[in-house]
Formats: sequence, C-alpha cells, structure tokens
Amino acid sequence: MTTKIKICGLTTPDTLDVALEGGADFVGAVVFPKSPRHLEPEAAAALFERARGRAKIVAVTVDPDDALLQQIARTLRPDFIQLHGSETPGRAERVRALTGAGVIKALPIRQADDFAAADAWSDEADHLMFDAKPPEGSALPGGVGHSFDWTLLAGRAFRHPWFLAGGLNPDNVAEALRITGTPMVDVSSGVESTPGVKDAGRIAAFIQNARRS
Ligand SMILES: O=C(O)c1ccccc1N[C@@H]1O[C@H](COP(=O)(O)O)[C@@H](O)[C@H]1O
Repeated sequence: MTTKIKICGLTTPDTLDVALEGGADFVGAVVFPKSPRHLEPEAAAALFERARGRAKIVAVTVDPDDALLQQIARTLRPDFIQLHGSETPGRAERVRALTGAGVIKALPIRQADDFAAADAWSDEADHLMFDAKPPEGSALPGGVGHSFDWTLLAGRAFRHPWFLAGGLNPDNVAEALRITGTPMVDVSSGVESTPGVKDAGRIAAFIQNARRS
C-alpha cells in the first residue's frame, strides 16, 4: 500500500504548492502561538483554501479550548483536528461536535510503556500519531526534530492507520519506513532550512524518498 504523507507547519503559498504538487495526502497548519509555524486561523484559512479537495487539511492544536475550535471550524474548515497536547479521550467527541472534523491524536513516545495510552484512544481517534517526547524544557510538544527508537513499534498493531512523526527528514524516511512499516508519515522541521522556514527542495525530496520506499 502507498505510504500516506503529511507535510506539516506550512506557512507560504510556494511551499504549500510544492507539497500539493508532490502529492502530499495531508497538509498541516499549526495554530499554536508558541510555534515558529503559528498561523492565526483566518490566515491559515486564506492560505490553505488552495489545498481543499487536493489534500486533507489538518489544524494542529495543543489543548485547544472550545472557542478556538469553533474559530478554526468557522474559518479554516479543516478535515482533521490534530490534538498535540494532553487532551483526554473524552475530549474527542466534543472536538468532533464543535468542528465536524476528524481527530488525529498525537501521543508522545520515549519508551515501550508510552504506547499504553493508545488503547484508550483506539475508539476515539481516526488516526493516532506516534511522535517523540520532546526534550525536557522544550516550549513545543512537537515540531522539534526529535525522534524515538523506531524499533519500539515492532510487532504492534493498531485499529486505524497511524502516523509516524518526530525527527523525520528526506535522509531517514526510507529507513523509518523499513523499520516500522508505518502506513503514514508526518514531517515538519526535517523539511525546513531554519525553524519555521520550509524548504521546497527538502519537501520534494521527502515526498520522493517516502514514495520510493
Ligand atoms: O510544528 C510545530 O511547531 C508544532 C507545534 C505544536 C505541536 C505540534 C507541532 N508539530 C507537530 O510535530 C510533528 C513532528 O515534528 P518534527 O517533524 O519532528 O519537526 C510535526 O509534523 C507536527 O505534526
């Protein structure tokens, strides 16, 4: 089966177009003011309209309150809300009701027992995303280019197609696919020249290398 690809934290028309022309399946807008990739919902809506119907639009959020979810639903109208904070499974139903979007839940992984949280989400999330636990003191829960030990995924099965995230880049995505057999990959800082600045060549190379694997 073809690997599904999500390019996250896009902030410019040029780099969004490279992702779309390369055939990205998901494109992500980060709505989190502490992130160097942050876009206000209205700005994200204006930028991502060109992606509608071409790739699934994902709003990446961290513990969003109801008002923010409603604002995102009204403006950006994403296909998915990515929950990248300490949301509980009980929150998913409310997220769906407020936004009409599907739910991607990111779970931070450092060691084998971190996968225990996946069980409680298996009925609640459309897709789980296994991302590396960020280093101590990091201001961001994701988007920091940190990876976890991919062999921790060996022999695990999940109810829905899931994403591998954290520290992926054009040079390691083939190996990540070989080791984990993940059906979906997600990348942000690994296709940037500096934090928050996407690099068109790296986006194209990432997609090409993921597809070739
Ligand atoms: O990208 C961000 O700034 C961000 C902010 C807050 C929550 C999540 C964020 N990014 C997500 O983290 C993954 C992994 O990032 P990376 O590839 O290791 O840089 C990214 O794809 C986003 O889904």
